[in-house]
Amino acid sequence: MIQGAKHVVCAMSGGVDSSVSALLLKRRGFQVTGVYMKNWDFLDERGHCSSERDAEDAYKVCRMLDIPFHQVSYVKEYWHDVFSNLLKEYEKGRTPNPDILCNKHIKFNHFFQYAIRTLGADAIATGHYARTSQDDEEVFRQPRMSKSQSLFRNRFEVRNSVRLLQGADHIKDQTFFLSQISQESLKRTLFPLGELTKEYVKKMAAEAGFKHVLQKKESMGICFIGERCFQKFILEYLEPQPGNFVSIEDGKIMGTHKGWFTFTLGQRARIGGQKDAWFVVDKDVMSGDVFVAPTTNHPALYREIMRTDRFHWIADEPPAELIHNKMMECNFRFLHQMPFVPCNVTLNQDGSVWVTLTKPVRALTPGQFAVLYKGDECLGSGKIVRMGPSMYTLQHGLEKRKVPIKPFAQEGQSAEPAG
Ligand SMILES: Nc1ncnc2c1ncn2[C@@H]1O[C@H](COP(=O)(O)OP(=O)(O)OP(=O)(O)O)[C@@H](O)[C@H]1O
Repeated sequence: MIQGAKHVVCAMSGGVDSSVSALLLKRRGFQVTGVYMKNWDFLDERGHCSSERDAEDAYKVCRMLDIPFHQVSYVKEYWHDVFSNLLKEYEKGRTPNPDILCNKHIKFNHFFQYAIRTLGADAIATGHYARTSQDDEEVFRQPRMSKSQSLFRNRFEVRNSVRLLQGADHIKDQTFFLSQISQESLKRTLFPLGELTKEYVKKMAAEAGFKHVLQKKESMGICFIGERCFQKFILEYLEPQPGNFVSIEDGKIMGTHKGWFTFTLGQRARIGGQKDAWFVVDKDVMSGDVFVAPTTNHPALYREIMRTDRFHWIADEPPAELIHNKMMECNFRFLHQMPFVPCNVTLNQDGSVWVTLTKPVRALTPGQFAVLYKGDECLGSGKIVRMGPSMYTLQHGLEKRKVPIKPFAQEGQSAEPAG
């Protein structure tokens, strides 16, 4: 360790990305500590506790790098801040995104506080593919300031916020999942992989002899579900709420289901006795009805307007352009890696926003996050809580008034969680 070197605590999952992050930090001359977080106390689909193996893999890398290793448990915090929230959202008929909430509450809050306060770190690091607007040295010069409490900053306050930028490898970019993290934590975060491609990172891992992490499968989907069937998993936590599948076109009952929360919009619904594929287009939590349509690109799945809850701006406050003009053009996505869709955003008094897309998108889903970008900057996100009418509803209304309708582009995506 170099005398007087800055202390960086690296979140290490036992995977390739965080292992190479720790390696790079060490090479840059930082005093590095590796920390493994246990967030979920459960056996996987094969009855193994995968977190034990991951912790061991992280420990092995720390030993190879000759850096201290700690393990912390956030099982309780994850349950309260992420999982119980997720169950409530499903009960409301929404499809939540636990990965975004895990970053917000666990990694960039509990872990961040532990690293800075308990381990006395100067900064934290993760293996996310993302960048910020400050270089390494600036991270350590950041003054400690508390978050401003009001919606808009006092005009005499110095504006010096750090921006969250997409990773140079746009295919791997993970800013979508970081769109709810606090400015306070971002100011003290290093993303050592921000400028690198996944291929290059794997090559570095091989050169460093991290064979045991390279052999692992990439984590897919929601960490605590693993490869289990989502419907079976969620029914272990929520009481079944039987209801009907109802055709959106003629109101005909097509079959029954065990609960609206086992489906997400855009998903193919397996309806007993039906040979053809049907797709979930809407839900009514009051009646328990799940509305279905006979084609994957049915207009009932396409919408272009949504409202969020109070929007989380990474910079702590809305962009000046939005405050001054009351409207701002930028890019939108609600799924990781979906192509950007240009949009117009307006700000409401309560801090929520309306997002109007320049073209309708398939399977916009309440509970998912509307993430906004300007160039390669991730501005932040807000949870989708209301949606405008579907193209199907609009077509019906316009047909009744005999007004010609615009055609719309068709794409095939749906929110991940209830896959
Ligand atoms: N259980 C964990 N303990 C400590 N840090 C973690 C843990 N899970 C994730 N992280 C941190 O969050 C980063 C992103 O995790 P995520 O699982 O989304 O991506 P990943 O590409 O699979 O990363 P990795 O290859 O490091 O596992 C990791 O690189 C690591 O820094």
